[in-house]
Amino acid sequence: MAWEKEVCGSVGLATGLARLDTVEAAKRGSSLELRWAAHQTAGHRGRATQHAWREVSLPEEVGEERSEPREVQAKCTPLEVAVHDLAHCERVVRDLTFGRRIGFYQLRHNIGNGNFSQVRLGIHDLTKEQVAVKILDKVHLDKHSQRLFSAEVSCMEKLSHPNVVRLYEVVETFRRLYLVMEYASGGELYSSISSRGRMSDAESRLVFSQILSAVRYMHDTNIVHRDLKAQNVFYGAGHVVKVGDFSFSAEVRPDEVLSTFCGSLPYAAPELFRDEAYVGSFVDLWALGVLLYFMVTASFPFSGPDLPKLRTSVLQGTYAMPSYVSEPCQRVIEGLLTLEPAQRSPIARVMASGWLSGIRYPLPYPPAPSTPAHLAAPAAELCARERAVKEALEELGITEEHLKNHSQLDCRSPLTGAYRILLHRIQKRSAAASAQSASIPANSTDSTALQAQALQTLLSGDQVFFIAPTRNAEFPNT
Ligand SMILES: Nc1ncnc2c1ncn2[C@@H]1O[C@H](COP(=O)(O)OP(=O)(O)OP(=O)(O)O)[C@@H](O)[C@H]1O
Repeated sequence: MAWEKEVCGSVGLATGLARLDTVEAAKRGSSLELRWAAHQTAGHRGRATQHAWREVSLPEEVGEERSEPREVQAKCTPLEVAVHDLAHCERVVRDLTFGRRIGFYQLRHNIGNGNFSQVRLGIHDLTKEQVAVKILDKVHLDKHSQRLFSAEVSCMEKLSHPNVVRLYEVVETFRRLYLVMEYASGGELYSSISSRGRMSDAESRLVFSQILSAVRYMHDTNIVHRDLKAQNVFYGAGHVVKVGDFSFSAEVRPDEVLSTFCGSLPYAAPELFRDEAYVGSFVDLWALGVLLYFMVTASFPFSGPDLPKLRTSVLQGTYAMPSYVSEPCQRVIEGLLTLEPAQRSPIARVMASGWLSGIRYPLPYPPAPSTPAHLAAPAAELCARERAVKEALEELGITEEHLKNHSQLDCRSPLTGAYRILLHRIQKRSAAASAQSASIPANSTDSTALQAQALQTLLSGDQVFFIAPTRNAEFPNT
């Protein structure tokens, strides 16, 4: 039965970890029988492992909740408890069976739906971190969508920035793919504008500067988003925003041309409507122009009752500009909504524009390996941040031995999931500490006050790190 296969995928993943801990994986004759095939076949690991868990006989009688005495449990690490529960705890086994859990993540309520996906709130067993879990049914994925999914994962993995949704782990079962990501709890920018109306000049400066910083970082990392829009910008804490949904993103060389039509019609650049090959970063610039226009007017610059009329409107490139939009902001929009792709204002120019003067831009987090493999080295060989992450992993029960013995430490490993969550926490904390000592610009615009407010929020956990505008004027490589 399909649900049996789902169970075996998820349980296999977690008990794969247990194997490393020399925990007896196959529990014959007890509550749950798992057949361990892949590990007897040399060279079959990772995804193959999950396929090897095909034979699952669900128990007639699943063990009692937490069969171990409390004092035994108390001595166990969070990892040992979680692994034990996956095989023995009635509630956990039921949750696996009925889709309320995947690997080390409890799945809670639905937080959104995409065309081919559902996004649910998840809780990570070991760290208790809240995460967003995007669930895709493989049945709906043709070859093209599979390629897009791979690109989404590989692009997200390369990005580590306070204004970009972070990818923690990928879990795969026979039927589904699960993308475990940072949870942005404040909802979409689109919903906020739809319900509250257009943003003030000050607030849009604060929000747009974070989006700019995120997109500049993506482009510097040779990644194009191709679906920038208000629905794909999420609020974290306070005024912090995160660019998410990398389902159309691609890794490109700087001037590489692309040909797949991607994105949403109101944000689509003229070259897309002309069906031409295009440069991804120029398409992103146009979308940023539409997005800023939407933020400050709560409407779209180009519209039409049907596709041909929208197309004509975009190809003409003319739009009405309400007089309440400040002139410096108007100039930024004009620079971005330029018909000729190569003539659009580069992000560096927008960041240095008069409209954004005084803004301190969030910095990407310092580069860090995307998997915990390097933490198997002795502590003396690690930097302070690496030691901190290693210690945090050890507190959860993930030891040097686990890291050494686990040959497949990619994004599909639960060890990598735990590592990325802890690394992200530590990055946020140290960025918060640095920002505490950084001064807020001394110019007295409204947005300075908003920045200060945002900064306060950030200091309580979700952090944005700003750079001085003087450095930004020359567009240094941050
Ligand atoms: N990291 C996240 N944190 C919080 N909510 C999220 C997160 N990612 C997605 N969501 C919510 O889930 C919804 C669905 O997201 P998803 O990326 O699957 O699809 P979509 O962008 O709406 O549609 P599409 O199928 O066109 O990509 C979003 O609109 C958003 O409300």
